[in-house]
Amino acid sequence: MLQILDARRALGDKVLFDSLFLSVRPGECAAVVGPNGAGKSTLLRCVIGDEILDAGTVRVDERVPDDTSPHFRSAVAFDLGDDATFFDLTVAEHLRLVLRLHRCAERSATVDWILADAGLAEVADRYPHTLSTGQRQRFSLAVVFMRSARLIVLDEPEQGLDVDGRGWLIGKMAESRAAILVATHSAEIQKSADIVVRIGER
Ligand SMILES: Nc1ncnc2c1ncn2[C@@H]1O[C@H](COP(=O)(O)OP(=O)(O)OP(=O)(O)O)[C@@H](O)[C@H]1O
Repeated sequence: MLQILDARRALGDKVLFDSLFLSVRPGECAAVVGPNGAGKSTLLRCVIGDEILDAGTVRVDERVPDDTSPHFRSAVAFDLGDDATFFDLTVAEHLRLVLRLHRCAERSATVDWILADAGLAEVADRYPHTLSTGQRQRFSLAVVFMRSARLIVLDEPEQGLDVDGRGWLIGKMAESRAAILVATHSAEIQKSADIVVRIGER
């Protein structure tokens, strides 16, 4: 589903990654790990078509990432921490909107189910900007997992989550049929991944 072939990205003299190969099939999870500033988020941005490699190729469903392509946008769900929400829509209304606009996974066919699953039932009628950090993170992740995306890209999804939230996240990743690429500092997520890619480590 996701293929990265001989990828290289440098910033000036600093090589973030080079000769990087990765293949992630549906139902598999690849964790990208490494120290702060190593280039994990940069790699993720190259995968979602937000940034371009200096060398090598990324293929999603055999195609070059193109964030202007309807096929690419429906195939890929990502949360890179950008937190884009409508100021005047509640949590439940956001979920209803996504349910209408995207083909969504069978089990998450109702807003009530998604809210309960994500532990957000109590804040269904609140606006996203009024949520706590962890609640916002659960909300962002719920929006990603409710879709039937073929590729899921997550940047440090563990941020702000409590123990239950991290357990919920790992469960969602494990049951997903998508290929998952996740940049993380969490040992739990790294442990649960099928593939671990290390960048910036000697
Ligand atoms: N907009 C930018 N302009 C210039 N340099 C940038 C920009 N964004 C990131 N960088 C630099 O690119 C390098 C890689 O950053 P990146 O965010 O990919 O690292 P990371 O591995 O995700 O780090 P962290 O674990 O801290 O999130 C860092 O040296 C960073 O300072």
